[in-house]
Amino acid sequence: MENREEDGVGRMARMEEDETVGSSLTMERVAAAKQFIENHYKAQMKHIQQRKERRSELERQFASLDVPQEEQINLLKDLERKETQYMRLKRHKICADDFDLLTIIGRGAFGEVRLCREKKSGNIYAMKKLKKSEMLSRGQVEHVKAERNLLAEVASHCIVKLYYSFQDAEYLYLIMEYLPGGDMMTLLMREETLTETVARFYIAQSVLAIESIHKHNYIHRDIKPDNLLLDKNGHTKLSDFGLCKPLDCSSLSSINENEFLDDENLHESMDVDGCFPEAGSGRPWKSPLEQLQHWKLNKRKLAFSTVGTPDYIAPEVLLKKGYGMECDWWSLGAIMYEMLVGYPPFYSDDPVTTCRKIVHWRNHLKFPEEARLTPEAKNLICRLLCDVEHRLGTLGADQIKAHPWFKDVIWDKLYEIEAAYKPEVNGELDTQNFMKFDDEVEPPRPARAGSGPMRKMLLTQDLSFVGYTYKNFEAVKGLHHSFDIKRSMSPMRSSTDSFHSDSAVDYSSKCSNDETELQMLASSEDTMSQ
Ligand SMILES: Nc1ncnc2c1ncn2[C@@H]1O[C@H](COP(=O)(O)OP(=O)(O)OP(=O)(O)O)[C@@H](O)[C@H]1O
Repeated sequence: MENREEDGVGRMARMEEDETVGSSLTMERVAAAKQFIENHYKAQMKHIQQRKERRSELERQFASLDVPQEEQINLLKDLERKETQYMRLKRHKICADDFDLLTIIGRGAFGEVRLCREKKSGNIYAMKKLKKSEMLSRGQVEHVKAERNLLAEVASHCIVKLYYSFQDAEYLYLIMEYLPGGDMMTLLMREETLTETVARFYIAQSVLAIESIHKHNYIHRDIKPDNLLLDKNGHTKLSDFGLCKPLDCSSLSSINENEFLDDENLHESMDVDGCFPEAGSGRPWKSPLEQLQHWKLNKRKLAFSTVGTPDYIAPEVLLKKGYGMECDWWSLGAIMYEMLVGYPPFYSDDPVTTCRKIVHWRNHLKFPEEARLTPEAKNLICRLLCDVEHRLGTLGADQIKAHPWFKDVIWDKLYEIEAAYKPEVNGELDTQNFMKFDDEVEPPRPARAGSGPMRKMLLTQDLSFVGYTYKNFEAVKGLHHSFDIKRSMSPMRSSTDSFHSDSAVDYSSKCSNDETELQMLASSEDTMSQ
């Protein structure tokens, strides 16, 4: 009897809990549906506008390039064909099954990157797959949306190109161009140090890449060698706009701002060359050579850890003081130092010590004798690794471009000249410039519905990512032009596009895959009614 009563009470409590979960979910679903409908109509208007713009752009080109009449007719027909294909593509519900999964080429904190082949077109892409539940539980939703927005908005040859983004119940997917040259971290591991001429090439291309995202009001915040990728010609492209390595110093054991500011012990124990004690060992110091070797051993490990490496993060970001675009120029200074010296300027065995050294950069920024940097190179590094007020780039990238170290750089030809190293790439499936990863089999998916907190989590998950879908006009292939008019035939952006910062995400300007998004909403409806 008692048991039966308890059962009854328990059941009542569960029903109440279910009702509360239900009503808050209903509110969230209504909000998401409202956003979805608004986005849908805005996207439709936008599509019509962009279509007009693509045509006007082509006609402008006809005039400026003096294209013969007959060719004009062919090109206009081509454009119309491409528009029709694009409309079809937009209606198609794209999903992971549209791709054959090939080699794993990267692993990050929240997922993996794989080479893949689109079944229908045979096109090769890089697929980045992020686990929704991980993004939610670690507060990365806004970051992941920012990444998708930036990639969708910024059409630049310095930025990795996004073709599609979509989602299913468990994952978010970004389908990007595959850059077969590997990443800068791998190149630096192979080369140890670069000559100033070679470093200048990569740093100059990185300046252009960073400038292109700043022009769209984005701050990368996590620029590091692993995020500088190389295309088949060896040209640099910036990637990974997730800003989401939670190097949030709160995640680094017990460190806090006071601890950062209390640098006395660390300062006292520094020697003149900027060497530092070896953590947990009997030996007090590492020579620059030892430091280089240690860095090489540790680098990969740090790159795959969930905390990530703090080596390139600006002090104002670590201190959460409020920061602007200048923080990306600091990171570039740290990368330049690493290229020329062999390890980053504030390297330590222990990330907390690295954070401290960054915050107290004045005491720790040293150039080892044997690195033999030119005075111009040292000067540029010092003008990047310094206080925001004195940092080059604070007034725009032109300040950096004008530095004497870049004296001979012809900025507007940088992506046309031969790269410092041309990667060896044999065919479109070649992954020799990437590390080898185990192809782990994923554990079976958990049941979808359930009740209580689990159900709430799954539904919130779906609603959090409404509007993630994107399809690039450039995903439509197969146009043949007798001259190079193709590039300018696909301007997805217009001067009327709104620019978004990572704090002000707006999905309205992108074409969303209506059916997929609707299904996400509908599936939460199904789950609710179960
Ligand atoms: N488009 C691409 N083409 C080729 N390789 C890529 C591409 N995108 C990513 N990679 C590889 O995958 C690695 C991890 O990618 P990315 O940094 O975007 O993932 P992430 O999960 O955000 O990583 P992180 O933990 O560094 O934030 C890169 O360092 C690079 O080697």
